[in-house]
Amino acid sequence: MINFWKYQGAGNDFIMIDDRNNTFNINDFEKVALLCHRRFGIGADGLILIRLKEGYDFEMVYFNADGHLGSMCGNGGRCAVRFAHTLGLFENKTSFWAADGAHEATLDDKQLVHLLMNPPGDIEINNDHYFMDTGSPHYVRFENDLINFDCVAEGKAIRHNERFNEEGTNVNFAQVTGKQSLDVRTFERGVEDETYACGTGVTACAIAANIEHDMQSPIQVKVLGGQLAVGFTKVSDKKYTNIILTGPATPVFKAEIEG
Ligand SMILES: N[C@H](CCC[C@H](N)C(=O)O)C(=O)O
Repeated sequence: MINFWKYQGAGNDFIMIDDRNNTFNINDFEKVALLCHRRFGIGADGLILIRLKEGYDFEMVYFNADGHLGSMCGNGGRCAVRFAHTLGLFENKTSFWAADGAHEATLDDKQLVHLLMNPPGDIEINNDHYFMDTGSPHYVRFENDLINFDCVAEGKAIRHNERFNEEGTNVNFAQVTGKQSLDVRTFERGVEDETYACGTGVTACAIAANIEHDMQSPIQVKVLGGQLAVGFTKVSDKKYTNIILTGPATPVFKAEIEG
């Protein structure tokens, strides 16, 4: 039996497993894909294992819904922090390990998690889009009519373009809605569909909005599944630090499944 929790952060949903005894086989991608399947399994955009890691409160091991190990996941990171808190792994402030290295996070009394993201390396600026790695690779394009936009069709067309990583890219479409606000829709690789939110994606969009529109921190971002915020400090041209993704992380249910 596998004991698991289901969590969601702005509608990006995850199966969370306490794997501090390292029993889960991380190479069994068929099993992970089945657990994440919305008809044959539990259903989720991804699966996260909480493991122990020397020098940190815990390690977050993140898989995409297709069963393969993913890169960093911002919404999943916040959910992992809240789950690790319920496991008693830290009190108010944590430092944990993820696919893109170390992260810090705090919980506040409004049930929000503030997650420190790693700065993107090179930010590519092109005619009509941006490309950067905020822990996961993200394409960002600004649009004017996001509500009526076909995110899946447009996302699919860009997702595998080989000028990005061999493994392709996540694809974000952003619309400016105010002085410090954006709407964002994301087509996620590894899920191969539009998700309700993508934390590393909105982080990339906020940075792109600072470059393209001089939008100042903190930026409020509305996504299909709720509201996120991205704070940052600009160090110099295309260089950012102190990038903080803030948003909810909510337990949905706890159960067990054969496996
Ligand atoms: N949903 C995630 C991003 C997952 C990235 C994943 N799809 C990949 O590229 O491996 C987030 O909240 O940041």
